Amino acid sequence: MAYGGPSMNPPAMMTTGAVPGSGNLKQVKLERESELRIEVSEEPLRLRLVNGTAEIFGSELPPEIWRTFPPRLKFAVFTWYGATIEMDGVTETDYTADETPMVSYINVHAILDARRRLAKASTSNEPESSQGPRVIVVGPVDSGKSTLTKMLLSWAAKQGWKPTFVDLDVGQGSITIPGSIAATPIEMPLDPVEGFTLDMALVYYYGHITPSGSSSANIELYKTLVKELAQVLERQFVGNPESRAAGMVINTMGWIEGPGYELLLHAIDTFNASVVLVLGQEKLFSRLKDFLSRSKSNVDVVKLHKSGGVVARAREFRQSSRNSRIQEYFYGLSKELSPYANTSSFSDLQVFRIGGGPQAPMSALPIGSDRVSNPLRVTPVNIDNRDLLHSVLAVSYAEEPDQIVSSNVSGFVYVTEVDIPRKKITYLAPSPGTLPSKFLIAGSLSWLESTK
Ligand SMILES: Nc1ncnc2c1ncn2[C@@H]1O[C@H](COP(=O)(O)OP(=O)(O)OP(=O)(O)O)[C@@H](O)[C@H]1O
Repeated sequence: MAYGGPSMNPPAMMTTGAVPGSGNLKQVKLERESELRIEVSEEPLRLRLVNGTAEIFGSELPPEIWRTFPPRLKFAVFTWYGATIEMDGVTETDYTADETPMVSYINVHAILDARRRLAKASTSNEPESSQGPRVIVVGPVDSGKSTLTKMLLSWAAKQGWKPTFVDLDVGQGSITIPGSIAATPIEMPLDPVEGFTLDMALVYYYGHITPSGSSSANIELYKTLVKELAQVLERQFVGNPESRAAGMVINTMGWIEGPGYELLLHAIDTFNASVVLVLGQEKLFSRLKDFLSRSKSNVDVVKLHKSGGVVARAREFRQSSRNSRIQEYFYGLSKELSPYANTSSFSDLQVFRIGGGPQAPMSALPIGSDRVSNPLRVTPVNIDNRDLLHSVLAVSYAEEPDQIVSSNVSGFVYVTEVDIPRKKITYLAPSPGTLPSKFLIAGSLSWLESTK
């Protein structure tokens, strides 16, 4: 059982008709195969389906029930057959669009669905034939990868499949917090507002928000964690024909040049992807198609249009979304939960960092020692100073320090105080009591609670 965040108990976000509104009611009639694109302002927005049928990123809206959408959320309400939507509140933007790539997306879903059925019906002993589609979604930043991933998962879950969602995007951390990669089975269409249930999630902590480009980033570690995650899923599939047939949908980072491209190839190879969906970039599509047709004949590379509704997000917005994800982990979506403040003696915990090598100049090192840093080296961190203040640390499942790189994590803590004279460290944790392990992993991820 994972030591997950409070989003394990999502708040009741649904409210019925009799809730006082803002006085800004607006009805929008949507024709078939069109969508209402909304950017929520700084104030929450209430919305309901008045008639017809509609969905938000693959998850159907229940009729007549008001839902509250948090500030700054960007989403679309799409209808296949026509609908009337009612909004209550002032939006940043809202407009209707009848040109969307949704038909091509649902066609992809239909093909995946057929493959899942074939895999389920397979009586062959060949592991290949009982394996459902392994889909990886790739494309530049802000091309709609996460959104397409959500739709494919929700449509599959609606039909009773339990596909595995794999999130390799350390910048966003949609399953848990940024800096981690994770996988979780999807049993129900995804709620457009609430987070994922964490109790089934398999999480690895990388500790940084990019695999390269910053002084702390560590490509080798990222690749190692991707491999560990893939291997564990592979083992789980062996004993679980249902999830094997449902397959997986993998979301990736928007980094597609240079080492970013190599990491995409690495992920395709490591997860044995059978379908690569390329969103919004011709060049990436031809590059992958050429390469994969030569090296892996059984991979389908499919080009898909980016939706005109995808909103490009500025750097500051991404930073503030990351902070919100961390806050949500500890405090819940609408600050309805209180994390537990625990205090431990320095001697009860051991904090490690992964990567890095000798910092001293070559001349100061013993003869024969290696100047090159070891990206997978696990080094103890001295707690006896205030360096860890405001850090987010992962609680490792490792039983020994040398297992830290290959172990998944049970959850996260946030360091709120380091008391050097008393040798005590105080941290917030999502659950009370002692931590499931005394081994904690530090990265470069920190959070200033005041930014919430
Ligand atoms: N059709 C749409 N209408 C309105 N908003 C949309 C639509 N599609 C996507 N969005 C919004 O646009 C933003 C970017 O989309 P998304 O997160 O899917 O892109 P991405 O390619 O995964 O981004 P990143 O590169 O950061 O991983 C999100 O806030 C998403 O909710």
